[in-house]
Amino acid sequence: MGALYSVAEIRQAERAAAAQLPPGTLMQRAGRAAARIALGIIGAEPVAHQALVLAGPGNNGGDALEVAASLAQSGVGVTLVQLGRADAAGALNHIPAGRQWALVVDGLFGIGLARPVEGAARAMIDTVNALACPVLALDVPSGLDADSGAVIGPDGVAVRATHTITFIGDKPGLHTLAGRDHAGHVIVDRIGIDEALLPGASVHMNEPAMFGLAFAPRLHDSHKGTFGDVAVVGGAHGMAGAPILAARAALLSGAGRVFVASVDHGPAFDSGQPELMFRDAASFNFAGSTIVAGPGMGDSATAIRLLGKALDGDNPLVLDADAINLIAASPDLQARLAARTAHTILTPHPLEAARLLGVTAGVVQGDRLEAAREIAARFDACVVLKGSGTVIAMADGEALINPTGNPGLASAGTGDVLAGLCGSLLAQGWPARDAALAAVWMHGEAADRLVAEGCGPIGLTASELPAAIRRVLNRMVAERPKPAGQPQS
Ligand SMILES: NC(=O)C1=CN([C@@H]2O[C@H](COP(=O)(O)OP(=O)(O)OC[C@H]3O[C@@H](n4cnc5c(N)ncnc54)[C@H](O)[C@@H]3O)[C@@H](O)[C@H]2O)[C@@H](O)CC1
Ligand SMILES: Nc1ncnc2c1ncn2[C@@H]1O[C@H](COP(=O)(O)OP(=O)(O)O)[C@@H](O)[C@H]1O
Ligand SMILES: [K+]
Repeated sequence: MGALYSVAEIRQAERAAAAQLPPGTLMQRAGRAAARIALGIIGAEPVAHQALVLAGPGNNGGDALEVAASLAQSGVGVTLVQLGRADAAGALNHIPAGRQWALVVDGLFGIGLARPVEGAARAMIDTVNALACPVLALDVPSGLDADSGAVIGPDGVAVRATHTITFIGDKPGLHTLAGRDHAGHVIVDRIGIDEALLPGASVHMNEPAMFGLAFAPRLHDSHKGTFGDVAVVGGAHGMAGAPILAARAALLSGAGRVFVASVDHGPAFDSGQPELMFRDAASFNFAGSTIVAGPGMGDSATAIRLLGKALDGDNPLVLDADAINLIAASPDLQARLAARTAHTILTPHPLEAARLLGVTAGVVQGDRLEAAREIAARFDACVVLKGSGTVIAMADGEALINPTGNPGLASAGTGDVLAGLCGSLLAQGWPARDAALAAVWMHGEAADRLVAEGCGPIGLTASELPAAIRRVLNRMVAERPKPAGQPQS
């Protein structure tokens, strides 16, 4: 379910399958499957329509030729453009200007793309990206790295498809970094390859089935102590809002009691959420609390001392923002983090992850899966590497890519909300893995719902998220899957 495969794994399965089949079989199947999707996009009365099919020099181009033939058989008018092959019978080597297309089929490059796209292919991609019609990419949008989701090359280009039909198995690069912008709606077609030829996947899409069993209905016989305490440590001078956002998220996602433990003299109360309790972090007794350290924490001596205390304790712990930066700057804090045995979640954005690893943000983004796994293994913790297609990685190498969320989340404070939500689920007894997966999924889903209601993506604020997360959470608890053996209602 939701398995994602690297290019190397796909190639291996493809070779094994091809060895048992007459030559060209897989390409024919890929072409026919893609033509079916193309006809579905074009809609009724294909005869009235013109499709532009772009074919590159390799097997992706071979798939495109199969699509062109299938579409023509169905009565669609097909204009075939073959890269560098003006001599091919009936094919052009440039996109004719001024035409209206019902659909463009992108078969320039697939998983064999080896270097940045330049010259005629680049010009074609620029032309396609300026068109308003639907674009169906074959296997991978041309120009995109199917493993990482990066557009290949420092100044590279890639097709922006509305749909991608991807063959044999789904690929991580379609779902993270630039992948979501370029792949559009992803359809997976196994082209008849036996699942047994694929290895057991170590990367999956994050979906409710991955964490849904952790949702529990509330018993009548419960009290606020049942649902845990969360203490958010942060709020240095000028950054008092960050821990409040985290604390509100923790409260509205069900934590029993929520404290803001300020490293500087913080506010006395939050008039928008008077249920929150404010304390001076230096004198606060953290016993029994799940700690969310980092939002607006700063880098003062008090912040460093409190962070060390949190790392050494056995409270469940979420490390965000400044807490991550302080750890990145201190081998001593790193050793204390690695030595922890209690549940720990780190929620770095790419630059924070880069500081932890001692590399640039570009290196992290060049292989988000690897970066998240490396941090998880190094610190024996659950890692949430944020951004479009957030990666969640565990110390044992398991990794997931999250499909929810949208650019409305690209504004200050939304990360604080996510950290508070992670802490809340930990405080309610969830293990780190399930808490991180559910928090990331619900945080994105809440943002998607706000956008559907017209509250974004432009102008969506972090303050609006906690109430939207509460709606998502209560719905998920109501619709939760029951463990096997219990009646599903
Ligand atoms: N081999 C098979 O049995 C199957 C292959 N399939 C398709 O084949 C694709 C992989 O085919 P290939 O391995 O031929 O790879 P591609 O077709 O993705 O591209 C490789 C070709 O492009 C050239 N190339 C790479 N980067 C370039 C660049 N930046 N500028 C110009 N030329 C460049 C290479 O020299 C080579 O000729 C898959 O993505 C999929 O679409 C599917 O039909 C499934 C079956
Ligand atoms: N373009 C985007 N698409 C989806 N999610 C995004 C996007 N940009 C940011 N996010 C999400 O928004 C949150 C931002 O967190 P962060 O960078 O820590 O911001 P802050 O520290 O200001 O709260 C993360 O959950 C991240 O995954
Ligand atoms: K392609």
